[in-house]
Amino acid sequence: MSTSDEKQVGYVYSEEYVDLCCKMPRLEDRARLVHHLIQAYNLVDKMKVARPKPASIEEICAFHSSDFVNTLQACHNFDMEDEITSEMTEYGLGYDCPLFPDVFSYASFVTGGTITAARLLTSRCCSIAINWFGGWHHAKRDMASGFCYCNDVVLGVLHLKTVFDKILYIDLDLHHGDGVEDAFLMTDKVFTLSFHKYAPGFFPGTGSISTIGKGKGQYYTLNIPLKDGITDQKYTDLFHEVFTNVMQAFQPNAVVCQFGADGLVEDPMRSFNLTSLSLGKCLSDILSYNLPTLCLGGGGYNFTNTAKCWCYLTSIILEQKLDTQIPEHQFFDRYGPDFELFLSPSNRSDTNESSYVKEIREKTLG
Ligand SMILES: CN(c1ccc(C(=O)NO)cc1)S(=O)(=O)c1ccc(-c2ccccn2)s1
Ligand SMILES: [Zn+2]
Repeated sequence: MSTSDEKQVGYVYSEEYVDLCCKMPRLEDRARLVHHLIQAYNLVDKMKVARPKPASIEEICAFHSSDFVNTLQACHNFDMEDEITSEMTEYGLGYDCPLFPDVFSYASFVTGGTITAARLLTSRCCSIAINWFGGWHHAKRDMASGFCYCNDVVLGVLHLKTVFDKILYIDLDLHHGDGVEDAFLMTDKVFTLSFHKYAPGFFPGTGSISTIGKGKGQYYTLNIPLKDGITDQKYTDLFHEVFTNVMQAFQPNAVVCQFGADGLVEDPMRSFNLTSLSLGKCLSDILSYNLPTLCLGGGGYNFTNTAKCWCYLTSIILEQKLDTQIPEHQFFDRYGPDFELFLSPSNRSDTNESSYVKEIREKTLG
């Protein structure tokens, strides 16, 4: 394999895939904005584009129960007027995870997208693979949750484990990556590291610093619970310290990172005060180890800011400098009034007092 292949970056995309991702009611046209901004910055041509196939039932059942998958599949013609049955709610479908006519195609395609990306790494075709429309970290074996129908992250990690011995999973979404943590809580082959908001009544309510794994998996789960208002500097300093310690102790053979953008300033979740620069610095830290790396999306409900963020992360992966002005393209008008690629933090207060961060450091770094 030539060295150029080793640096090859895989990008999971097809027009059909983006169209399907835009059918999820809470995500409207986010996927279209993300892809078209990456395209507008001429980054797509610098990557190996991989068209995803929907994951098969068999592939999805490598993690999910067949009862759950059959119920989800049976919702494929669900119409907005249809009644939500008790069986649907039993599997988390209908409220936190709205039902819509193409829900099963959506869930199986997103899952197929992450498996396709993982295959680019296991086949050694690429060293970095991107599926910005995956990262649905809340779904459990038999429960949809938090806009997550199938847990594409778990299924991607399971595929990577067929080739790579030890996998580090990093979750940078605003929300705790509970579904992935649960799936690998008892194994020492997958280390799950999650930075997230942890507050009374905030979804999903898990992710305490005291959750460290169980059985053979004890000490292979690490949670960094944070409070509202955290800034780039504090977040990236903490990430760098914790991440380098985990890399030294665990020495993974591959890395999966979920870059949920709902911790960014101006996100409707109104929690953290991060800009794209913080996720960018975390990504640069990760890439500095030159390990096979799978990059996934996740939350992010200010769609233009999410597009700006993931486009910026794509440029870091490709080592391309971007113009700070959004280029003219089909969705240019959505980026007004400033048409700036980079975000500015707000002046909201940071409730992560120094004493709290010191306590987190002492409890996690020893
Ligand atoms: C179902 N819930 C979620 C949704 C998404 C996430 C998430 O992004 N996880 O990473 C978590 C919980 S929830 O009850 O907290 C919400 C319902 C609607 C939400 C919302 C938030 C912003 C914009 C539109 N909708 S959050
Ligand atoms: Zn989230």
